[in-house]
Amino acid sequence: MFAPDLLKGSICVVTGAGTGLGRAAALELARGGAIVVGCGRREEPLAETVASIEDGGGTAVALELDIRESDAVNEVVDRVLADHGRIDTLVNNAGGQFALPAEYITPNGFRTVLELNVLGTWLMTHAVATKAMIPQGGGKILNVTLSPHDGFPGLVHSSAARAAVENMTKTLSVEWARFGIRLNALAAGHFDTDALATRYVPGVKEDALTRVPAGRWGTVEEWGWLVTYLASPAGDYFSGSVLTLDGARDVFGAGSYPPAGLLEAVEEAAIATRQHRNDIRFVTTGVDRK
Ligand SMILES: CCCCC/C=C/C(=O)SCCNC(=O)CCNC(=O)[C@H](O)C(C)(C)COP(=O)(O)OP(=O)(O)OC[C@H]1O[C@@H](n2cnc3c(N)ncnc32)[C@H](O)[C@@H]1OP(=O)(O)O
Ligand SMILES: NC(=O)C1=CN([C@@H]2O[C@H](COP(=O)(O)OP(=O)(O)OC[C@H]3O[C@@H](n4cnc5c(N)ncnc54)[C@H](OP(=O)(O)O)[C@@H]3O)[C@@H](O)[C@H]2O)C=CC1
Repeated sequence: MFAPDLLKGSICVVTGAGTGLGRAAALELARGGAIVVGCGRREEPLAETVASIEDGGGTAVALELDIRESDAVNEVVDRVLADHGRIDTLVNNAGGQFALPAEYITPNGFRTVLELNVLGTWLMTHAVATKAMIPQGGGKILNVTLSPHDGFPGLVHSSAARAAVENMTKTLSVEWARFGIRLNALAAGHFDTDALATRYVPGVKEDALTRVPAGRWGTVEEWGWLVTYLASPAGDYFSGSVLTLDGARDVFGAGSYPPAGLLEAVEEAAIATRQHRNDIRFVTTGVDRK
């Protein structure tokens, strides 16, 4: 899609680069000539991303990291600076949640989603800004969030978390303009990634598609193009914006809740075995972790 030397020599850190949208962003950035540092908790998917990039003639390295761990975040940023000397773009892509009616979400479940999406994004942002971008005189930070914006029934924790991230993005775009740091949030609509297919109960995914006026899932390639455009010089004047890529999902709005059959399925599983928490987890993700 882009000229092969668009990002030549640029150092781009992508969290969650082993799968889905993060992987697609990493591949496209590398096609543009960037050196990609892919982070995530699991070694195997990161290694696959690195291998794909290298097969295509690009350069990438993988660093294992849990973005919720402050010490580990600092170590990874120090390592990138020791190896590459600077960080031009940080893509805070790692994130996620589970879909569940709000009344079933436990305090720890809510905290978990907030910690991953808000605290993790903050720790990465702060470490990269203070260690790399402020000393080097600038850089770009792209924070992945969610569409629809005006309430996302079934995802109250993540909806709140992503609103926090978008506000953080706007606040820092003003505070850190004096350092040449540009921050934007990229709100994803519904993209056909493995996570969406496997971590949500069948029916939830299909219901989501009925709320997309464009009538189709976004492709991961389309996501990679947006990230790469913003990382390139063409994106230099963007800062403090929320760019929504969603086939008009946001305009369509939250809609009614719950989708037909969801509450009944949750109740049925919970009552049948009297093991509320695990069975709710099973119903909502299709992954039985008892
Ligand atoms: C509806 C369509 C959505 C479309 C828009 C969004 C799309 C996407 O974002 S695509 C997918 C992105 N990837 C994911 O969402 C990853 C899938 N989710 C997860 O991996 C996890 O849910 C997690 C990362 C959010 C949390 O995992 P983990 O840190 O391993 O959590 P714990 O097992 O330690 O549990 C902590 C706490 O949270 C409760 N909990 C976790 N998962 C569920 C669940 N599926 N259902 C209900 N509750 C869950 C868990 O019970 C714990 O609370 P307590 O039991 O009170 O201790
Ligand atoms: N697909 C979609 O339609 C939408 C996606 N999004 C958001 O886009 C982003 C990417 O989504 P998608 O690719 O679909 O989903 P994935 O679940 O495939 O991607 C999430 C990535 O984040 C990594 N990750 C999760 N927790 C941590 C952690 N604590 N530390 C470091 N890395 C972590 C995961 O790797 P590992 O487990 O190895 O750590 C994984 O590679 C997420 O923030 C998601 O919520 C938003 C709206 C819609």
